[in-house]
Amino acid sequence: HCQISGLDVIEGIIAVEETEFNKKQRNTGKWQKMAKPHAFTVYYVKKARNHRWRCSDVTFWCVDEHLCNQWIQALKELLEMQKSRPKQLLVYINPYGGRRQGKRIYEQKVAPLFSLASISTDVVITEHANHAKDNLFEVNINKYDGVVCVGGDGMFSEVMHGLIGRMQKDSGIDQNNPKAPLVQCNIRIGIIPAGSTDCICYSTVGIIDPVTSALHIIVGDCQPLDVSSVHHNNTFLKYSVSLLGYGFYGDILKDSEKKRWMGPMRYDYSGFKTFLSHHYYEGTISFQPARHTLGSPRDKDSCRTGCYICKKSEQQLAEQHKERGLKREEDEEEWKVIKGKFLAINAVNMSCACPRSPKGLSPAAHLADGSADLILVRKCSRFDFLRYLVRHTNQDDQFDFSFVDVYRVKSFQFTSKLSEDNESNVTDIGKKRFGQFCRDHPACCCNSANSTWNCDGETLDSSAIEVRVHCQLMKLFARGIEENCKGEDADSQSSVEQLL
Ligand SMILES: Nc1ncnc2c1ncn2[C@@H]1O[C@H](COP(=O)(O)OP(=O)(O)OP(=O)(O)O)[C@@H](O)[C@H]1O
Ligand SMILES: CCCCCCCCCCCCC/C=C/[C@@H](O)[C@H](CO)NC(C)=O
Ligand SMILES: [Ca+2]
Repeated sequence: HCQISGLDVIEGIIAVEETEFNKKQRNTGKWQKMAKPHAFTVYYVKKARNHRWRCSDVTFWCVDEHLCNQWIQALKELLEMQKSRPKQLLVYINPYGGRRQGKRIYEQKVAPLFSLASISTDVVITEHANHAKDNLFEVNINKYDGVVCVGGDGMFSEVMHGLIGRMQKDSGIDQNNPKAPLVQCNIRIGIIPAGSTDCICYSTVGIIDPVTSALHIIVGDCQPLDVSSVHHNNTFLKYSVSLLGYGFYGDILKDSEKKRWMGPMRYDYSGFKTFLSHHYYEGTISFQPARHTLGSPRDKDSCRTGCYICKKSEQQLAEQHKERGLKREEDEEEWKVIKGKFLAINAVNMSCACPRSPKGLSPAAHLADGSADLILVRKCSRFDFLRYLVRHTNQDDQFDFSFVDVYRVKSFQFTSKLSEDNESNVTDIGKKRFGQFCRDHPACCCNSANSTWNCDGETLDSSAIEVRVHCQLMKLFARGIEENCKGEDADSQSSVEQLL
């Protein structure tokens, strides 16, 4: 009993049930000798290769009915004491995300596990874009221990906007104020991956697998996440947790939106087209370096479960909350200004690892350190840009190029040259009328039109933006990527298996 009451063992248990066994079972093995055997089954998390989790079970038999019931009772009580586990979830399914398998994935792989773990659910199958977001402003949110989204990064973004927006509305915070201290959202979001990129799931769990994600929800994992707010002229545009990309990733997204019918393949098609077009964009980027964090984007170590850099930021955040009312430090801190011609500007709040790019766009970025990595890819040859892109997919250092710079920042602003010119010389009719073309050299790939910002897979309407990272603004049912104890490919035993 002493060992079973150990917290780590209980953490891995999904459910405990009395076992009804049939004649066939009774006639097998040593249990045949038992006059009237009694049994209970423990369902537990089995850790498999590459961060995959599976539900496994083990059945315990004994002749004493009273003893058997005592075990069931004791284990159920211990499970009941796990307060971080959700009991009531609100589930949104996007039936059109990714390969359009969201509904099937949920019904066949996830719902049976939730039911085994005695989790009640209210399920909404979305009928249009923004259905989930709008609904989150209306529901009795206090009834739920968490919200689950079945879909891709876009669906997650919708649910996140609904929850964060609802929190700010309920607390009287004006989201249009870029300097407003936002209220943290304590209702966790679970992601059941059924999209095209599923970068947020991959970067926080380590694998795109609906069963693994469902099990992280069941055991009540909690991973805080940084969120960036994006504003234009004191107007709130969007929140971002993964990629804010201008130039290359913005152009891919814009082109791929017209090809949604292609499913996840649309990104490869538009990626190839955008690579060939090789457009660069002129503009000014100003940023405040993140001096509060311990890490740097060139670190060799990545953010993993229990990351000490994220923990340090959590402590700093708690101290800041205590000192609320004092003038914010960041207003006085220095801004660095860089003008240039960029093929891509990528600001990432997390590594942005996904199956296409297993280490991500910034392998050392942290999930919850209160900073984003700002990657500036300056104008270079097509061949050099290809070398850079190939490094998204292999182990080589993506930042080891003369035309790539990376900074860890807590806020930044961008204005395109085109909008600067238009603002400074609004009466120059010729410039405005012909602004869409490069008049100097039509074949040089420079583009005097603006690119589009890709904000977690959604386009933004404005090219001039103001971005601020909000440390740990929300939480996921996840634990970050676990370090493999026996090397990348080896199975690691769960606490329940070690006990067995
Ligand atoms: N019923 C619906 N009909 C049309 N669009 C929807 C519906 N439900 C949600 N959406 C929208 O679909 C968009 C894309 O969905 P989702 O993120 O699930 O898939 P994806 O774009 O294929 O994957 P990824 O974002 O990972 O690239 C979301 O922005 C969401 O707002
Ligand atoms: C010649 C080889 C080039 C290969 C380059 C592949 C790199 C792919 C990296 C994708 C990173 C995606 C970052 C995540 C972005 C998501 O927010 C968004 C929405 O799902 N997805 C995309 C593709 O914009
Ligand atoms: Ca971060």
